[in-house]
Amino acid sequence: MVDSEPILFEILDTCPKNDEELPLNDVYNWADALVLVFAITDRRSFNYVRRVKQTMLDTFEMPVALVANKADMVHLRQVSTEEGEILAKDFECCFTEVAAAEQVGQIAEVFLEVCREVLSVRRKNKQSLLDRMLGGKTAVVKAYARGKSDSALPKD
Ligand SMILES: Nc1nc2c(ncn2[C@@H]2O[C@H](COP(=O)(O)OP(=O)(O)OP(=O)(O)O)[C@@H](O)[C@H]2O)c(=O)[nH]1
Repeated sequence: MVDSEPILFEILDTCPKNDEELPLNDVYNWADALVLVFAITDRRSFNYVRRVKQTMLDTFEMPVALVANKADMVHLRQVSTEEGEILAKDFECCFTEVAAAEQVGQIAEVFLEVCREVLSVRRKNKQSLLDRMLGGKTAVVKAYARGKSDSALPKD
C-alpha cells in the first residue's frame, strides 16, 4: 500500500555482466522509474551509475533515486557521502545511503518515495492533458461568467 493505494511493483534487476554493459532502451521504455544503486565500497559501481544516468539523459525522463548501499561497511568506504549527494544534485534526484543487509525498511522507503513521484507525474500529465482538451472551453465559460458579473449570477 502506498498512501492507502494498492500498488503492484514490478522490479527488474538489469544485472550488468560488466561495466561496459549499459541497460538497453527497452528497459527505459518499460520502466516508470529508475533506482540507481551503487556500493560505497566500490567506486566502479559509482562510476557505472553515473554513466547509466548520463547515457539516458535527454532521451528518457522519469523519476530517479540514487541509492548508496553497504553503508555498514564504512571501513571499506571508497565513495564519500558528499560525492553521492553531489551526484544526486547533478541528477536532480533524491539520495539515500542504506545498508540493505541490515535495514530493509530503508529500501522500502526508497521504493515508496519513487512510487509517489511516479504517481505524481502521472497525475500531472493527466491534468495537463485535461487542461489542453478543456482549456479553450474553460476560457469561454469563464469569459461568459465574467460578462455576467453585474447580474445576480455567481462569478464562477
Ligand atoms: N555488508 C553488506 N553486504 C551487503 C549489503 N547488501 C548486499 N550485500 C552483499 O553483497 C553481495 C552482493 O549482493 P547482491 O544482492 O548479489 O548484489 P548485486 O548488485 O545484485 O550483485 P550481482 O549479483 O553481481 O548483480 C552479497 O554477498 C550480499 O550479501 C549491505 O548492505 N551490507
